[in-house]
Amino acid sequence: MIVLSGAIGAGKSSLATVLSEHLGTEAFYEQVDNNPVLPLFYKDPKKYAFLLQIYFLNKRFESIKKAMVQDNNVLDRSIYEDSLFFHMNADMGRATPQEVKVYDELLANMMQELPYAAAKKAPDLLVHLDISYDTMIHRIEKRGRSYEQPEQDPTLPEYYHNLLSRYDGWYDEYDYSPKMKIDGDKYDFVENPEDRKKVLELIDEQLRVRGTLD
Ligand SMILES: Nc1ncnc2c1ncn2[C@@H]1O[C@H](COP(=O)(O)OP(=O)(O)O)[C@@H](O)[C@H]1O
Ligand SMILES: Nc1nc2c(ncn2[C@H]2C[C@H](O)[C@@H](COP(=O)(O)O)O2)c(=O)[nH]1
Repeated sequence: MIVLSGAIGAGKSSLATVLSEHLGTEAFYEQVDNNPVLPLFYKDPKKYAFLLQIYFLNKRFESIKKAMVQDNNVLDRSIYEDSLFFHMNADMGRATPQEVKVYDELLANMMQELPYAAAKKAPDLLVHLDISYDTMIHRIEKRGRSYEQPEQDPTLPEYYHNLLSRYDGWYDEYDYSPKMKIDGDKYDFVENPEDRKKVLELIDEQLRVRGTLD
């Protein structure tokens, strides 16, 4: 299983589609437009941060179990990033220490089950999409989910800045599997065929080194 990571709007879902079509495998997408808790969270983060986290944890675990049955299936966000989101929200006072403890223990407990539930403990490769703040805002606007737009909520720019800065340290410390970084500002793999080809070549190269692509 290949797992994609990156901030909101980094291009994970888009790359999941492109990459799975290229490899002839299946893509597994995060529940967003049909996620009933996400708009509630953006409206009242303090009330819904914990519920949203449990929602994502449950859905993510379900996707991992399905995705891990075949080597190069693609998952559009890692379960480890959910924890980054939740800890950031907790540090902002949107979750209590007790909720953080329950979440951390539940996550650890569920991860211990992975080798039995999915025959593997970790992804074969993490592909991280690295983007700047300007790119992030541009893509969020381009996609147009109303509750993510900075003009809806003046606290969102700071939330997005914090998220991006946490991602830097998160990627450096990530050691659950082999990893690689793609410059998401540089490559437009959505609309530019040359860029798409280059990004796919970079990923193929890593998959060959890891032995999951001939
Ligand atoms: N590399 C890219 N170059 C240009 N546009 C992109 C790129 N990646 C994503 N986009 C566009 O940005 C928006 C967000 O992309 P999406 O794949 O939904 O991001 P994510 O799943 O990481 O939140 C979409 O409108 C998509 O078409
Ligand atoms: N509070 C949290 N929010 C999360 C988490 N995982 C995703 N999200 C939010 C961020 C976006 O608004 C939306 C979808 O993310 P994309 O990056 O796929 O656009 O969901 C989380 O764990 N906690």
